[in-house]
Amino acid sequence: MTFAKSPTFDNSYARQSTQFFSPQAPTPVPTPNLIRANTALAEELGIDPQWLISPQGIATMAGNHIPDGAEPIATVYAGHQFGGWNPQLGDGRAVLLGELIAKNGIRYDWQLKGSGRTPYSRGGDGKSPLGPVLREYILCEAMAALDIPTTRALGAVTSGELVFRDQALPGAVFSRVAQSHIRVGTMQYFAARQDNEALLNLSNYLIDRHFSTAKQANNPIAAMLDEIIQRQATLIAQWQSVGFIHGVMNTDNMLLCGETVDYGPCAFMDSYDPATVFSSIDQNGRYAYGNQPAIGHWNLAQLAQALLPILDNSPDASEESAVAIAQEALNSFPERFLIAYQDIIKNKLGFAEFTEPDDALYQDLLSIMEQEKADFTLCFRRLAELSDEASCINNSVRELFEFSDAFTPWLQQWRQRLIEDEQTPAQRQAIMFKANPVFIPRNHLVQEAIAAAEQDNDLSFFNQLVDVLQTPHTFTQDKQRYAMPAAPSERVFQTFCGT
Ligand SMILES: Nc1ncnc2c1ncn2[C@@H]1O[C@H](COP(=O)(O)OP(=O)(O)OP(=O)(O)O)[C@@H](O)[C@H]1O
Ligand SMILES: [Mg+2]
Repeated sequence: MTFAKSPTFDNSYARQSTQFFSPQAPTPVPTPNLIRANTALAEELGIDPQWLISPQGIATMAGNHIPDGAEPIATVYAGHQFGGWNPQLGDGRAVLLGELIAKNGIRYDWQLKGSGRTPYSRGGDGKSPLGPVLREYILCEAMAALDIPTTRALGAVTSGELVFRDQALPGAVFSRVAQSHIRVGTMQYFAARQDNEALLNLSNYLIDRHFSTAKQANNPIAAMLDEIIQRQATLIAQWQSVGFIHGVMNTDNMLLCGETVDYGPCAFMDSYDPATVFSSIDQNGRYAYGNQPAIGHWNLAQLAQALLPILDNSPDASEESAVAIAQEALNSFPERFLIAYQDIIKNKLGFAEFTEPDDALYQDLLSIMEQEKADFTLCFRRLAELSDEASCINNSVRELFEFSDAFTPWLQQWRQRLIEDEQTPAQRQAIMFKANPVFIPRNHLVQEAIAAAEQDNDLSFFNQLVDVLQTPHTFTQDKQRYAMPAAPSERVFQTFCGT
């Protein structure tokens, strides 16, 4: 008989200066029960999937067992929240259990979220209700399937205890995996304390862990800033391209490794409207869909500001020279975003190249979509079908979405543009399908999964939804329900951050 083997940890962050974190064990919970385990991800991480679903694996995900080699810590950070500065934050309801080296050689954090109070909990209880845990699981795995850099779900468990918000809710603990959880706000924390040594140590740690190319540069920290800007520009372009609205782009929710994190009040846009906001706490629309690139830029400016004291490593460095380096890097963001975005848009529209007049064509499409309140996802998907209609006759979304007459002149222009394009219809459609997913985690489906779990203890819809979202580009008629926009009675207008 072979026994499932517990994972091997190697905790590089816990070996850094104790200024970066507080040792903190998770708080055990009464009766953990497995919600779902991501055995495919476990394999990639070198975790024995049998161990993950064993009583010991489940107890680990609940915070009731600390495997050998794990060194749980809560990390410190600060951040701008809705533009306002908060000098003291940190993992208030999470602990970093430890780090694993995956089969691809990359180091990953395994964090428990909702695992009890820490020194950074402020007034909070350190817990998470079941709903937000399910939401984070669904959303981050959907993003991974869309090939968008993201933190991942390794698993989730119910805790067997109630969490008190405006009502008593079942509690849960989420096992999150990230290339690291170091945030813009982590750097800001040390900058605000004028601790240049900590800033330097943290930067060197980041360069070693995530930015091997920057390490070779003459000025590795400036090169790191540049690479962070590039990753965020690409990431936000990807968000925009699928209608993802993060909802709480505070600087403490922006990871320096470039993965999407904190799926609190996030949502995917249904009908196209750049002013779309879902988050109940985003009263002024600061984090609306259309504002995300500008907010990303603003957050990166806060990062550059934090790095100023260590940004110029030349012998004649001065405040002015550091500002000049920061400014140059920051000024590149809009252009980098645009390049990344147009690179995706050309695929969404089916063009081999994005040429200058394509921008006006694309803007026209968005205007008609806005005016027609067209479903963002299905509109692009149907366009992909039209690029080679005969090929998808049996598995078409046309019963769910068809272009109204208002689109006719635009479609003519688009077809005209395709004549100049050298791709074959089959090539083009394959690329368009990949850029225009049919299944996104629609809000009403996410809510339905949460309601069934909360009210009837029924996880079947949650599990089906997670499964369907793993292949977001392949439509079959039997999955229609998952592709459909909400009926008027099902529409979700607000999401809550679920703290
Ligand atoms: N119930 C809670 N108890 C204690 N601290 C909390 C609680 N909810 C949120 N916090 C803390 O408040 C801050 C802002 O919360 P936010 O919703 O951005 O993060 P989060 O969803 O808890 O965590 P993450 O960003 O790691 O996904 C974080 O520092 C978080 O740890
Ligand atoms: Mg957060």
